[in-house]
Amino acid sequence: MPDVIEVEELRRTYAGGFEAVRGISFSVARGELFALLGTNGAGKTSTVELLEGLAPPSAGSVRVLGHDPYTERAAVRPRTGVMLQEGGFPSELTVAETVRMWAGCTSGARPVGEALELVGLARRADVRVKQLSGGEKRRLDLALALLARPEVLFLDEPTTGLDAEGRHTTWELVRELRDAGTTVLLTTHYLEEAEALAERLAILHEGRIAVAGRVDEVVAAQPSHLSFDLPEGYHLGDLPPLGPLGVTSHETEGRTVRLKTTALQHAATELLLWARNSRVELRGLDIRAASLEEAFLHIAREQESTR
Ligand SMILES: Nc1ncnc2c1ncn2[C@@H]1O[C@H](COP(=O)(O)OP(=O)(O)OP(=O)(O)O)[C@@H](O)[C@H]1O
Repeated sequence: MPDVIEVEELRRTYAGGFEAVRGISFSVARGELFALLGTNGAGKTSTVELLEGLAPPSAGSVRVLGHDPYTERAAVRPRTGVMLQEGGFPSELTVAETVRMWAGCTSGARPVGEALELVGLARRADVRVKQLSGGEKRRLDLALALLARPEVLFLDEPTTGLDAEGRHTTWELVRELRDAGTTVLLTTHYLEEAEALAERLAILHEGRIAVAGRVDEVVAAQPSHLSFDLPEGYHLGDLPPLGPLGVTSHETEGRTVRLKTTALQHAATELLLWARNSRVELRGLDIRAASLEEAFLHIAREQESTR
C-alpha cells in the first residue's frame, strides 16, 4: 500500500529569497503517527503548510493520499483535517455556532454535539469564542479539524497553551484517532509529546532533517548517564577499566564521577559488582537512560558546532 504522505527532496524558498526548507524527504504510512520536531525557525510550519496544500513547493514533491495537495486540492482537502497554529475564529460567535458554521461547509460532518464532546468542550457550547481560554481555543481548533472524520490529520503544535490535564486529554484523543486508523502528522515543541505519541519522527534543523527514525532508535543512539561519588580512599584508576563499559566520556568534580555510556546496563552492573567486591558503597548513585530531550539538545548543539 502506498504511503499516505510522501515527501521527496522538498524545498521552500520565500519571496525574499530565504530558503526555509532545504531538500527534505520522509514518508508516513497509513495509520502512523509521525512527529516533526525542530528548533525555532527550523522549517516545521513551512513544511506542514506545503503538505496542507497552502502553497506550492519551490522544488521537490509532496503527495498526500496519492495526490498533489496544491494542484489537486479538491481531491485531498475533504479527506484531511488541519489544525493550524493560529485558528482565528470570529470572536463574537459562540463555540456551538462556530462549529455549526464550519459543519455547514463540510460534507459528512459530525454532529456539532459529538465534535464538542470529543474535545471536552460540550459544556462550553454557548460561550462566546472571545471568552475562551487559550487552551480551550486550541481544543475548538481540534474539534474543527476533526469535523469531517479525516483520514489524515495535520496537527501543528496542538497542545500549546494547554495545561497538563488538557494536554493528556488531547493525547488520549489523538491516540484513539490513530488507533482507529487516522494518519497523523504532528509538529510540537514538547519532546515528551513526541515521545508519548509518535512512532517515528524527524528532527529538523535549519531546513534540513538532522536525524530521523523510530523514536526508540533515535533515543538509543544517545549515551546514557551514570554518576556516583568515589568512595573515600579510592581513585578513578581503581574503578574497572571504563572503555569496556561503553564509556564515551567522563568527568570528575570533587569526588563525583560522571560517565556517559552507550552500554548503561552493563556499565551499571560492573560498577555495582566492583563496589560489592570492594566492600564500598557508591553514594549518590544516579543512573539515567537517554531521553528524546537529550537527543534533541545533542543534535542542536552538534549542528551549531559544525557551522
Ligand atoms: N513568509 C515568510 N517569508 C520569509 N521568511 C519566512 C516566512 N515564513 C517563515 N519564514 C522563515 O522561515 C524559517 C522557518 O520558519 P517556520 O515557521 O517554518 O519554522 P518553525 O520550525 O515552524 O518554527 P517555530 O518552531 O518557531 O514555529 C524561519 O527562519 C522564518 O523566519
